[in-house]
Amino acid sequence: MKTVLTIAGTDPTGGAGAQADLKTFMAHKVYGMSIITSLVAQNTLGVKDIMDVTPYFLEEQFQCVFEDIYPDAVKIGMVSQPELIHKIVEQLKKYHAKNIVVDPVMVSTSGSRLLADSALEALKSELIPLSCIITPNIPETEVLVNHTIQSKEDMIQAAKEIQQWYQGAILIKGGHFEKRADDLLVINNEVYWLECEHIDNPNTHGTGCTLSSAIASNLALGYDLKTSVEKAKKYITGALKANLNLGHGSGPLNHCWNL
Ligand SMILES: Nc1ncnc2c1ncn2[C@@H]1O[C@H](COP(=O)(O)OP(=O)(O)O)[C@@H](O)[C@H]1O
Ligand SMILES: Cc1ncc(COP(=O)(O)OP(=O)(O)O)c(N)n1
Repeated sequence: MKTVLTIAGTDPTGGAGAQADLKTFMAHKVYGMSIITSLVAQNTLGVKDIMDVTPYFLEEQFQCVFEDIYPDAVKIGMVSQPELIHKIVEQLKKYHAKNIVVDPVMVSTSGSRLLADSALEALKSELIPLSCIITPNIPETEVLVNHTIQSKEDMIQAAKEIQQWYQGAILIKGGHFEKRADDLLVINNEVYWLECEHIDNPNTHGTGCTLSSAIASNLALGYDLKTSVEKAKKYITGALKANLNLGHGSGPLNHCWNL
C-alpha cells in the first residue's frame, strides 16, 4: 500500500486540517499518517483557539514516522510559526522527503489567522522551495504577490510573478470567485485551466486541505503531476456535489462520496 503523510493542524469537528487530510487519504486507498503542528479549537463556525506544538515535539514526530513507515508523498498545511517551519524544513531535508505538496494556509474561510506574519518569509524562502507544487487560494496568492487578484488574467500574472522565485508547479485555486471555480495550473511554464461551474453549496469547510491531500495521494500512487491535479479536482468537485449538510456554519465535505 502507498503511504502519505500530512503535516498540519487539527480540526476536532473533522472538516479541515489533518482530519480532513486523513479522510482524503482513505478515500484514495493510500495509507495515511499525520504529524501535528497545532491543536486548533475550531468547528464549522470558526476558530476559537490555537495551541502550537514545540519544534522539539515536531522532531520527535518526524522520527516516529520517517524511521518506521516512510511516506511516498507529503502534504503540508497549517504551520503557524517560523520556528516550526525551520524545524520542518530541517527534517524534510534530513529524511530526503519526496513528492512534497505545500498548501500555504494563511487564513481560515471564517477569517482567523492561521499563519503568523513573522512566518511568511520562512514559508516563502524555506518551505515552498522544497515542494513540487504549491496550492494557494486567491487571498493566499494575493499575499504571495503583494497585490489584489480580480480576474483570470490576474491569476496568470500572479503565477508568472511567483515563478520568478519558485520553479515548481503552481495551482491557484479559484474557489473564492462567485460565478466559476476555475483553478489555474502552471507546470514548466505551461498553463492549464481546470474548469468547473460554481457549485451552489455553502458547505466548503476544508476544500483547500482536501484538494492538496488528494494531489499528494495521487502522486504517491504514481500519477504524474498534471494527472494528479486533474484527478484531485474531480475528487473535490464530487465531494462538494455530494452535498453533506452538517454543523451550524460552513459545513464539511463528504470525503467518501467516491467509495
Ligand atoms: N462552490 C464551489 N464550487 C466548485 N468548486 C469549488 C467551490 N468552492 C471551492 N471549490 C474548489 O475547491 C478547491 C479549493 O478551493 P478554495 O476554496 O479556493 O481553497 P481554500 O479552501 O484553500 O480557500 C478548488 O479546486 C476550488 O475551485
Ligand atoms: C488546521 C486547519 N488547517 C487549515 C485550515 C484551512 O482550511 P481550508 O481547506 O484552506 O479552508 P477552510 O477550512 O478555511 O474553508 C483550517 N481551517 N484548519
